[in-house]
Amino acid sequence: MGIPRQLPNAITVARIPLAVVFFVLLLMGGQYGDSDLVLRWVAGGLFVLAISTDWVDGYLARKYDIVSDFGKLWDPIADKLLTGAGFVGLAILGEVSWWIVIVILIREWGITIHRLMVASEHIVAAAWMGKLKTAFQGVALGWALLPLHVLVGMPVWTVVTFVLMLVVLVLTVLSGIDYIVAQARGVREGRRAK
Ligand SMILES: O=P(O)(O)OC[C@H](O)CO
Repeated sequence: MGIPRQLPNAITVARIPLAVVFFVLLLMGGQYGDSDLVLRWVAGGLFVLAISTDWVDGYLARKYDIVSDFGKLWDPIADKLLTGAGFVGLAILGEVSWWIVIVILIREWGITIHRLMVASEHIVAAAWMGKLKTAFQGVALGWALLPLHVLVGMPVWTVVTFVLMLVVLVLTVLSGIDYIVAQARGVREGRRAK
């Protein structure tokens, strides 16, 4: 039995309003959920749910052979809005350094703007390293957004969050360099880059 052709794309687009709701709840919960711990659990849970759909839409599109240019273009954009909301929210709350968030945002939106600019000529699909980076961002943000300090204690939670954010930073920058090298190689060889 098949599925509606638009289902994977609908799941992709649904990440965008989820990102907005999650961002507002995160800020309302306050730093470390000190203003409202329940709101912080809900915000973290919504993020985990939303980022999980990144795997679901891609899986459905491949399984039912309904991969579309719309999906290839909008899936990374929806991811950026969701993870961007997480990084910026944590920086606003003073839980992650702004410099880490700014470097990540420059890479994420630099590649996204390039993707949009060349979209009329060809679609720059996500590379394996970009997918790995997004998956790792999901794990790191899931850890940082859920108020797990109530389970593991504040010192462990903050140290693990810091280490995860540094690993995410390195992976995000490396995956950006990977795209630039692939694009430059494609242009030099006079063929369409991936
Ligand atoms: O690294 P990007 O910008 O291609 O994004 C990758 C996507 O988020 C993978 O789902």
